[in-house]
Amino acid sequence: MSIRMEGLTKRFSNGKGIFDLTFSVKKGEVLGYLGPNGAGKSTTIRHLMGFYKPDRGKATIDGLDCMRLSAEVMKKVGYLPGEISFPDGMNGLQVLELLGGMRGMKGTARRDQLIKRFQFDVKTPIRKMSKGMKQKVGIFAAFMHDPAILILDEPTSGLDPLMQQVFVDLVLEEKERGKTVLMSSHMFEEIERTCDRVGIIKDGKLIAVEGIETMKAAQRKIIAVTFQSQEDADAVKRSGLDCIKEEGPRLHLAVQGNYDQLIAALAGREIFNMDMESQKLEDIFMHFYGTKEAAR
Ligand SMILES: Nc1ncnc2c1ncn2[C@@H]1O[C@H](COP(=O)(O)OP(=O)(O)OP(=O)(O)O)[C@@H](O)[C@H]1O
Repeated sequence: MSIRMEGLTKRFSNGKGIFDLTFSVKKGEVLGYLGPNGAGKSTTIRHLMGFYKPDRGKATIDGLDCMRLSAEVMKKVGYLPGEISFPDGMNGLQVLELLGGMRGMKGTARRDQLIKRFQFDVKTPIRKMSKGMKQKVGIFAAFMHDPAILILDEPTSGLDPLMQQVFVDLVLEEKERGKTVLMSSHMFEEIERTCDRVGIIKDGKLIAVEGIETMKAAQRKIIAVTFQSQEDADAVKRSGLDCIKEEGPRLHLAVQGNYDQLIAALAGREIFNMDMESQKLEDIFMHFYGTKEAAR
């Protein structure tokens, strides 16, 4: 059970879209699909679900054309849309029963187990649900029929950190069970914890498909150091470290892997304060693109 795209192209009338996408997700693999807002992630996913007809190229799931054989394809897939809307007059359980019925789903044990795991009160009316609660219903709908393929568009948006963890564990279990997962996300942490590879899309074009280890190696730490004196800050700035921002005696230094140079530069200086943070996903992309493009 694999997902494949070959030269998948769709140009909207405004010139935006996706262009010549070729990549695949193997059975038992979790692929993170990353890119800035408007890059084309949801458009790609909608092609996989057979909602859009490509101008050129094709998308297949388990060898079946996603457009021409969408009904067949849907049977194999669990789909979590980026924007979920449920009928307003129902509660969570009624929605799940409706969707289960449409799928001809037999048995509710798995569904009920998911509901318990995500600590969810399914009797809540949809109109009273928060974004995170609706997201949970979407997750149950995608996973409850135990599909071989999972296509998830920003699955943890709206979930609190505890529930994000529950979701990460669920995806890891599904991977273990040989499921094939394509997951779009803005959150590096969940990508890092679940994905084998990442595909990066920008302006509708695939920029890279890389192993997660390669991405991690590109992640830098930002160390913000406030010195007692401007002289010390200036001296450290001249030491050859990558200073990405300065605010008087406070320097933001980017370090990748090797801390020796940083420690040597800071030794003997009077330091007032020091904070360390991991580089943001967006920044990692930019750094990643930058080094890739520079290497060309
Ligand atoms: N039906 C449509 N008609 C015209 N333009 C569209 C249509 N659907 C999407 N677009 C445009 O195509 C581009 C890609 O949109 P898409 O929703 O796929 O991005 P995305 O990567 O999922 O973004 P986000 O992270 O913000 O959800 C955007 O510029 C969007 O405005």
